[in-house]
Formats: sequence, C-alpha cells, structure tokens
Amino acid sequence: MSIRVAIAGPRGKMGAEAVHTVMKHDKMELVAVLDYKEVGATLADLPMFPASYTVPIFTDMHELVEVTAPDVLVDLTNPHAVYKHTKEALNLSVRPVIGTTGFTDAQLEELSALAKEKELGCIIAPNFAIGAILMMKFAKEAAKYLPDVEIIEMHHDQKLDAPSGTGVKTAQMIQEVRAQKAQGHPEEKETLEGARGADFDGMRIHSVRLPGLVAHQQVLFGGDGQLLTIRHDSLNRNSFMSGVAFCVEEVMKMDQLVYGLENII
Ligand SMILES: NC(=O)c1ccc[n+]([C@@H]2O[C@H](COP(=O)([O-])OP(=O)(O)OC[C@H]3O[C@@H](n4cnc5c(N)ncnc54)[C@H](O)[C@@H]3O)[C@@H](O)[C@H]2O)c1
Ligand SMILES: O=C(O)C1=N[C@H](C(=O)O)CCC1
Repeated sequence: MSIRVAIAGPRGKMGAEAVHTVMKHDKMELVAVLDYKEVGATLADLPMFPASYTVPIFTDMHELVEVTAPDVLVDLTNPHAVYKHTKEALNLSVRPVIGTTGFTDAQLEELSALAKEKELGCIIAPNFAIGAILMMKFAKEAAKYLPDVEIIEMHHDQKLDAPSGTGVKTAQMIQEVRAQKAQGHPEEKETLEGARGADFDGMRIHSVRLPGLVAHQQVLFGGDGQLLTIRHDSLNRNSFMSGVAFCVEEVMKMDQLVYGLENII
C-alpha cells in the first residue's frame, strides 16, 4: 500500500523538489499540496510542473485532510507558517515530516507533548542531508576532546531564519557533551555589534548569507597548536531528497516526535 503524502509549500525551492521526489517514488502517492493562496486547481495548472501532475491544491489544511486523507504532511514552507501546520496536522491525525526551520524551544516542547498524546509519529529535521547529519555527529564527538568551537553556517541570501536550524542543532548536540564555557578573551568587547556572532551557551555561531550559496557549514575546533575543521556542503536541493523520502517511510512506524535525523539513522 502506498503512503499518502501531502506537501505544504509546493512552489518553493525545496517543496518543488519534494513534489518530484514523491511523484517518482513507487511506495508513495502525492494526494494533495497546501499553498497559502489560490494559484490553481491542481499542480498541472502551474507552468513549473508537467501537465501529468494533476494533484489538487488546497489553501485550508482541514479541507485538504477531509478530501484527500493523507498519512503524512511534508512541510517545506517558512518559520511563520510551520508551527501552525504541524499542530493542525497532528490534531487531524496526520503525521508531520518537517523540514522547515525556525522553531522555538517552547514550540518544540509543545509539539512533542501533542505527538505523544496523539501517539503519532512526527519528524522535525533541521537538515535532511546525510552528510550534514554526519557532520553534526562528528562535531559532537570532536567537542568531547576539543571544547573550543565556533560554527560558521553559510546559506543563500533568500533564507529567512538566522542562525540556520542546522547551526542551532549542531550547537545543541555539542552542548550535550561540553561543559559550559565562554570562549575568547574574558574581557573581549565588540566594537561593532554582532562581530563575535550569536552566543549559544558560550559557543559562537556565525551566519553568512550570499547569492550562489546553497547550504554549507563549517565547525571549527581549536586546541593547543592545532585546528580541526569539519565541513559539509549541500550543492543542490537534491541532496536533501533521500532524507525526505526516508522520513516519510520512518514516520509511519513511529508514535512520538523526533527532532533531528541523527536520532533515527
Ligand atoms: N531540513 C532541510 O534539510 C532543509 C533544506 C532546505 C531548506 N530547508 C528549510 O525549508 C524551508 C523552505 O525552504 P525553501 O528554500 O524551499 O524556501 P522557499 O522560500 O523557496 O519556499 C517556501 C515556500 O513556502 C510557501 N509558503 C509560505 N507560507 C505558506 C503557507 N502558509 N502555506 C503553504 N505554503 C506556504 C511559499 O509560497 C514558498 O513557495 C525553510 O525553512 C528552509 O530553512 C530545510
Ligand atoms: O536553504 C535553507 O534554508 C536550509 N535550511 C536548513 C537550515 O536552516 O539548517 C538546512 C539547509 C538548507
């Protein structure tokens, strides 16, 4: 039996890629997409998709679920819409697979409690690329031995949230193994605000935004007379798609929320 999938944000850079991924997948059926405005009756009405993509477009999640009964909602929208979508999906007994970044800690906690109460799988994945997951895992391991660390995340200039979800997740994973520590000189002063980047538990996260970039991150470790750099580059959005497909299959087997693919690979 196919997994019935709906995608929120189908006209976006990630959403459009995910539409093709699900349409091509032999164990999945794309039953609906969710947009925030009327853009056509089906994806076939949009010049960016082939005429064979007769997947209905909805602007209301309740109607989408009532008419098309998806098993899974993949959300690739923006930080303003994603929390509401995730909550609505869980309340309608649809399992969310969330690639959108920008959740607050309080939102993650609330959604985790809701998924538990509903006994529904929910995956919130700040990064779907296997290389990025490995970069985070390796960084966590390295931080046990080299606790002085700075994160430089680099993304395209259309990104809305900073720091990136991956940058924050990396810092959270390192925090699990590193004693709190303020880095740099105890008396250092910024003569230009922001020069030292964002402060996460004493670790600094620097966000670079440039046209031409896709999604890249370096985790830099410094020790006595030595430096270690762990770097990952996503060069296109196809790099995320095997992770999206993996999550759609995995979330069907789960009964709670998981934040980060490193917990299920
Ligand atoms: N987890 C990952 O591996 C990963 C990878 C890339 C991007 N992302 C994240 O995915 C999100 C989307 O990235 P993108 O580059 O595709 O952005 P994008 O701006 O290209 O696309 C976002 C799309 O969402 C749509 N949208 C906005 N509000 C909506 C709503 N209320 N309902 C339905 N659709 C709505 C917009 O119309 C747009 O088409 C971002 O949060 C980004 O950080 C995650
Ligand atoms: O393009 C984006 O936006 C990306 N966002 C994610 C993040 O915030 O970590 C993952 C990579 C791409």
